[in-house]
Amino acid sequence: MAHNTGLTHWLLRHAKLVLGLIALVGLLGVWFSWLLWQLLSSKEHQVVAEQQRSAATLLVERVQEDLEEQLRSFARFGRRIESLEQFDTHSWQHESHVQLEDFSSWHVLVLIDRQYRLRHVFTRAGDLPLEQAHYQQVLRRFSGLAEQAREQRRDAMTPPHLTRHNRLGQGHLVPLYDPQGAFIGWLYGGFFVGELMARALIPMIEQGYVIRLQQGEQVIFDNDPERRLGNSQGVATHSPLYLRDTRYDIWLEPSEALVSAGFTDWPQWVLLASLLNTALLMLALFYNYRRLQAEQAVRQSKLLVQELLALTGQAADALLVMKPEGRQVLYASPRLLELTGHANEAAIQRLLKERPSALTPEPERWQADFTPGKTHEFRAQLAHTNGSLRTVDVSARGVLFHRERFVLYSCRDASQRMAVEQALKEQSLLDGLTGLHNRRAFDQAIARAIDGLQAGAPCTLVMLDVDYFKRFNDSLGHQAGDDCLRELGQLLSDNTRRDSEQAFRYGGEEFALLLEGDSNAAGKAAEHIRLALQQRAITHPQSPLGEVTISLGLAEGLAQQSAEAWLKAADQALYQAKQQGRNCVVKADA
Ligand SMILES: Nc1nc2c(ncn2[C@@H]2O[C@H](COP(=O)(O)OP(=O)(O)OP(=O)(O)O)[C@@H](O)[C@H]2O)c(=O)[nH]1
Repeated sequence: MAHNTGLTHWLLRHAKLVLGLIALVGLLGVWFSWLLWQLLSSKEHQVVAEQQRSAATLLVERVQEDLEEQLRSFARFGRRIESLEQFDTHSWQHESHVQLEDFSSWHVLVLIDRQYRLRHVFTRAGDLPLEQAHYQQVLRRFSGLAEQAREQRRDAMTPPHLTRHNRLGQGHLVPLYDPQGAFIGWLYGGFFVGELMARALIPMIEQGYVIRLQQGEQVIFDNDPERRLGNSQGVATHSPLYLRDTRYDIWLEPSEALVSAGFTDWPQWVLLASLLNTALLMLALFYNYRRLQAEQAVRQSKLLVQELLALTGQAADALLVMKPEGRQVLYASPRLLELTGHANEAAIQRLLKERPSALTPEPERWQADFTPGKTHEFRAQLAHTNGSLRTVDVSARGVLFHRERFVLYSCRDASQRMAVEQALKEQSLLDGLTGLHNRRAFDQAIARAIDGLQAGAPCTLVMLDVDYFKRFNDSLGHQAGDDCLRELGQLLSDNTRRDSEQAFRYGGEEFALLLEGDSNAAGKAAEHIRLALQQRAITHPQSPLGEVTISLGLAEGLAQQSAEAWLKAADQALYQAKQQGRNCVVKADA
């Protein structure tokens, strides 16, 4: 992916800009989604409006058709009357009744002769004579129109006028001719416009339309007088409606439910999908960028670690970095290669896999629980390719690095430290003044001797004490006392064989000997020491003998005897030696 390196580098260097761009992509996505939604919604709105308009136009056309049919039917009624030979009052009543049954908004039918006399009047309501008088006047008023209809041989419609009932009405005039074509008169049908229209508009109202019908400025019909219009989301139509030459205006507005039924949910779904798409795109971009950053961080950390590890090459400690699983070696420092004699990491890797005991006699310790943060410290033997073994102090630590577990081993040559430790250990068991083993060493030795006694190896404890040492100090000074004790220490050291006879400074001017063998042999050895000191003839001005002497008490160890009891027996013997005049050896009673 070399061609990507430059871009990746740039992207990583401008994190804020990149995150800003991702946010911008998100904003653009949201804006685009909104735009798309707007577009689809308005498109759908247009389609719905178009549908509504054509539905409304169709409805108006149907109403118009219905009205026309009523007028045609009325004209047919006229033709029927023309054809009747006998046209008496009874027939008129019958025919009118039949006719008005079909046209419920028509309220009056009048048959007029050529001289404008009312031949027959059929009225739905009201007083007949009054109606007759009224229509006599009405017909006179429209005589011009009637004459025109007669001349043109076509029916005519009176203009809208206020009826006797104070309602807007219109009249339909049909000229009548006998079979020979001679003019007979007119048939006049009167109807209330509001009623006629309302009946015609019923299907529209039932479908949920808000309707207003006007004749000029006069509102004839309105099923929404409170003006609750405006729910149709701008979908409203205005159409003219004609009753012959009279124009009416009809405003139609579909109800909210009617309009809503025309809309679908898919612009919202498209919006949702588009927003989801944007969110996914942003997530993908963001996730990939964070991954890129994380990878870069790992790369940088590795470089740092490598640099750091390279520095450890100069350190005194040998370093080994490996994975806890499978013992995969990731790094072996030059010092480790030097200590083991191997040429490279690969050789260490092979060694760990094939012969881990070459690195430590307890390979399982290298596989301990390396919970991150946990450290194991132990001493191991490191084998060199030349066959030599080197003791090393190992510190093994589990480390969690970028979610991966590693084990860091640092090994340090332990020989120097061991020497120091050994020296310190030995030091702690020696008496500083005399160079003999001290009381601590004596405690350990007597415990071992008791173990030996139980195993059947006889041993005798000798306690010895300088006679009149207080006087020695008092007369010659403490320094001389120290010199005396040092010389006695040397004498004891010279007269004890290292492996089977041990001498200790028990405390102060008191010494102890642990001599392998029974009390007889030990008695001889003790006597030998006493004499050896005497031969040194160290001057003691305050001693009756004039020289430094010692008293010795000895007790052979018994099986099942405690150290305290053994010591007490030897002490008692020493006490007896003092009692017997000092400068002698006394054995404890068996
Ligand atoms: N110079 C010197 N004196 C010591 C040391 N340790 C103990 N002493 C002295 O040894 C003396 C022991 O005195 P005592 O316990 O009375 O016994 P003693 O005078 O030897 O008399 P007997 O044991 O009965 O013969 C004391 O005066 C101690 O001060 C030491 O390290 N250096």
